[in-house]
Amino acid sequence: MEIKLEQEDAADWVYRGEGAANLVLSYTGSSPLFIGKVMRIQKAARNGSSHCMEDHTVLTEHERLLWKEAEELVSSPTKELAELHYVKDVMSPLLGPKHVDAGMHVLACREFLESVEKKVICQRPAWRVDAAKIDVKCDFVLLMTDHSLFPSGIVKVGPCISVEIKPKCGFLPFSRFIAERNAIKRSTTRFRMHQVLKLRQHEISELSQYDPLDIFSGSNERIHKALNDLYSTPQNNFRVFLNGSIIFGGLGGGVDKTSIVIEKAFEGALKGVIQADDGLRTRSFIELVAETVYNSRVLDQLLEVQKLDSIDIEGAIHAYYNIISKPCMVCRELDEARVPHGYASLHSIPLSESLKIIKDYIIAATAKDCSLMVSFKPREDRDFGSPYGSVYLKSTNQNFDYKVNFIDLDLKPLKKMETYYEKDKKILNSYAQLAKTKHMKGNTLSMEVFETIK
Ligand SMILES: O=P(O)(O)O[C@@H]1[C@@H](OP(=O)(O)O)[C@H](OP(=O)(O)O)[C@H](O)[C@H](OP(=O)(O)O)[C@H]1OP(=O)(O)O
Ligand SMILES: Nc1ncnc2c1ncn2[C@@H]1O[C@H](COP(=O)(O)OP(=O)(O)OP(=O)(O)O)[C@@H](O)[C@H]1O
Ligand SMILES: [Zn+2]
Repeated sequence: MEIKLEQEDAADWVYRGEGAANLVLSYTGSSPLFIGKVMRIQKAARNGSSHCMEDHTVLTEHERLLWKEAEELVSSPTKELAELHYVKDVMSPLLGPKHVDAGMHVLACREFLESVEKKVICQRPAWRVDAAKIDVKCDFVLLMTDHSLFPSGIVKVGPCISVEIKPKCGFLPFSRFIAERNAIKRSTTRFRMHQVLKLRQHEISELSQYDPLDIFSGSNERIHKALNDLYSTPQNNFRVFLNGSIIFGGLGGGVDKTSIVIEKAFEGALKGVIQADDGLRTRSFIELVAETVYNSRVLDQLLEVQKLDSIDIEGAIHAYYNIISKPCMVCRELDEARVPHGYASLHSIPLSESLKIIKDYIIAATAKDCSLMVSFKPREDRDFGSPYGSVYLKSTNQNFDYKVNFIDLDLKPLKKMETYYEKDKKILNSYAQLAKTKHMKGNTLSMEVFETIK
């Protein structure tokens, strides 16, 4: 029997969080169909553009060409099914199926979506409310495993603590197509340069101390540093949930800096999970997460997928114009400005090569934007044959089961290639302006300059 969510079902769903494109709810009711699930609902931008295609158009002609090897994706009758197949058939094999749940679609009536919209509005960050609302024209929602919990079965499960990390791009581009004037890209991560633009645009009030290169480094020490930095300046890159409720970080948005009040509250919330004295629990918890990231090596796989972006947007954009069979705007601009460049060769490669470049670029874009959920529960002595990984926390002499899942593996539209190119320029320009102001120590901005650019 097909399930359809009706207006009265809205009472059982509560706000869990949101990103730019989706709003996520968790289940509080008693139906076995939904226990342990979250619901992901597409949003529509208030300025008219919609993440949920109004006409539910499937892929564009060029996208069908791009994904032709993924047969089910290309032959999907709806955009929603295409998205599902993208996660299942493209991303999951690359990241490891045990870490990926594509979810399933469930029908939802308009009244259900309208009730949810009303119910959650006061919990949503104001800037997210201004930007977008639930797309009530969508007639479905995505039901997924709630990765902040462990499946409960018959035996009652103890406390579950889970960490959400949005690690962003973890490597420095090495492409020969990066223009000399943009050489800074080879030594400073996009994340760190983007911070400056975000600060200028008042999207953040404080620069993050986090550097993605640390968490992806494979070095125990640097992973610890990354976790400490994420803890100090979490933004939208770090959150912690206890039994599915947030205990650290911002729901639907971010927290720029961890205050003493937040620290105290978090230390208190960890009681009952981390068996350490007052004042020592946070440190032990960070140790637990860092050890798990280090031992599981799960980020190695993610990094490999991110590195499918091998020629950088400065190279890939030319392949994009080859695919859409339009004159290359980038080459035209450079030619008009009489800037010598070596991009002509990219316009004489076979179409198959252009398709491969763009396909890989888009897969990498998903991998650079996804998040990781790492969940822990204290390990029972009798847990033989547990399906989970196991980690020992030395400072408290505790054993934990852990599982790792990737979330937000959305397919980026092909037409976003132009946006990627423009954003890259914008990030570089804003960073370059600062570099000129002599406030750089090596590649790092001095603290005083943070104040001046706010
Ligand atoms: O370009 P970026 O790196 O700012 O990434 C965008 C994210 O920004 P942030 O992680 O805060 O820097 C942005 O996240 P926020 O809205 O800032 O939380 C989205 O994830 C966006 O993806 P989409 O438009 O929803 O498909 C992301 O866009 P994509 O570049 O992944 O398409
Ligand atoms: N399967 C899940 N289990 C538990 N929590 C989840 C799950 N999926 C999403 N969430 C929570 O909901 C939030 C928003 O979800 P998600 O990142 O998928 O939204 P989005 O709009 O696609 O994000 P983005 O801005 O990156 O495009 C996440 O940050 C996470 O806290
Ligand atoms: Zn070109």
